[in-house]
Amino acid sequence: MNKQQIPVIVLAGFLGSGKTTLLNHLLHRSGGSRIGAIVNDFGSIEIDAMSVAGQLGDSTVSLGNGCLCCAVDASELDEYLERLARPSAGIDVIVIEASGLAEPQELVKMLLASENPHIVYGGLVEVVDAAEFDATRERHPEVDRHLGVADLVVVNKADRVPREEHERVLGVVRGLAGRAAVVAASFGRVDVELFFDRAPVGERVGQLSFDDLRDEDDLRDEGDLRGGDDPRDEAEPSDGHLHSAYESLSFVSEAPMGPRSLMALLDSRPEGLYRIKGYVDFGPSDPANRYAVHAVGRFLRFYPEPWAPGEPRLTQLVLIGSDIDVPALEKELEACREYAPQADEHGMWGVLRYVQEPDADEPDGDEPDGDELDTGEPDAEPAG
Ligand SMILES: Nc1nc2c(ncn2[C@@H]2O[C@H](COP(=O)(O)OP(=O)(O)OP(=O)(O)O)[C@@H](O)[C@H]2O)c(=O)[nH]1
Repeated sequence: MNKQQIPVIVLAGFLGSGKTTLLNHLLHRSGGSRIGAIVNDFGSIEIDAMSVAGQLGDSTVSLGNGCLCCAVDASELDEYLERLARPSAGIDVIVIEASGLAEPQELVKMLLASENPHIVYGGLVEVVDAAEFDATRERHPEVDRHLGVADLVVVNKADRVPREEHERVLGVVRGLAGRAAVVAASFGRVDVELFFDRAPVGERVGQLSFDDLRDEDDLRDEGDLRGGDDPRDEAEPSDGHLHSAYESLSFVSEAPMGPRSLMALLDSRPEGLYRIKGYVDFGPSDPANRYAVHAVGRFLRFYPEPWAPGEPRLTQLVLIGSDIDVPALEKELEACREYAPQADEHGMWGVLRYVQEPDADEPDGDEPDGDELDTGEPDAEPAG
């Protein structure tokens, strides 16, 4: 391998599986290595890019609004790769965080086809949410195919399921992942060496080549990969990509959100609304903090974090789901805006029930032992 060539790793995995969390772990643990990150958000507000550590310095770029895998022309990606791979940028490895609905093979193909002499495809990492694995596979059988083309699979959220259940999921993933290494993790805390000191492409056992991918595609086109009579075919999006069955809503509000009305909306969110992420301003109810919010399936968490000085007080949310009524949701969110000048402290209880104690749920907290089942449902009502 040309010493100048920078490995480009694709970090993929279904909505909310923990890709940004893992990327942040890599950025924190990168030691002397400099990571260039390309973050591809599905929604038009680039929440993922905003939550990447050291965000948007010259080593992090954001490619928003739409899945990279469907870019008609890959020139924007090429441009970013070119910028990050310039020797003057001093970058050792580039990680592309795919959107949670991307088709990883398409991204890999783009990289393998790239004529940029400074980069080399460095492998596909798939992140799996152990707690949502069965349900996601049921809805999206193509997840099996994604795992089959990975080089490394991280079975994340070990803390959210009992140990035996995590072992079972690991076993199923190993069966599907064929040539890939499969590792367990909580909060994406994997051994960074798995990403950086990988063997050169030519020597890598199991690294997929462009031809392998083309062969897989040919098979898929012939309907051989998953027999043609599968009843699940009816539910499949027309181009076979996950994201064609999904819609997203991006919501921005300068007016604060009322905690009670927002919680009423979130607590009764429709089944199809699988992923919510962003930041909420509760105005006078907590003037010091913005609340990062994450919903993945039925799991919901708020993470209060102090507003940065001078930061505009905005609520910015991206909601992603299938079979959701986007205009109705938008109206409901608009109705949560609250103009009352006084705090609604009791109203905040509903929010605080979804704020985890730092030690229990924080990446920097103690390593969870894997026996504690975190259902995502709130704990006891706070006293007060
Ligand atoms: N309990 C638990 N929560 C986790 C773990 N990893 C990530 N999370 C939480 O899961 C939510 C989604 O994590 P992200 O890292 O944003 O997931 P993502 O794959 O980047 O999401 P998309 O880009 O929307 O597909 C956040 O609330 C994370 O804090 C984990 O191992 N355990």
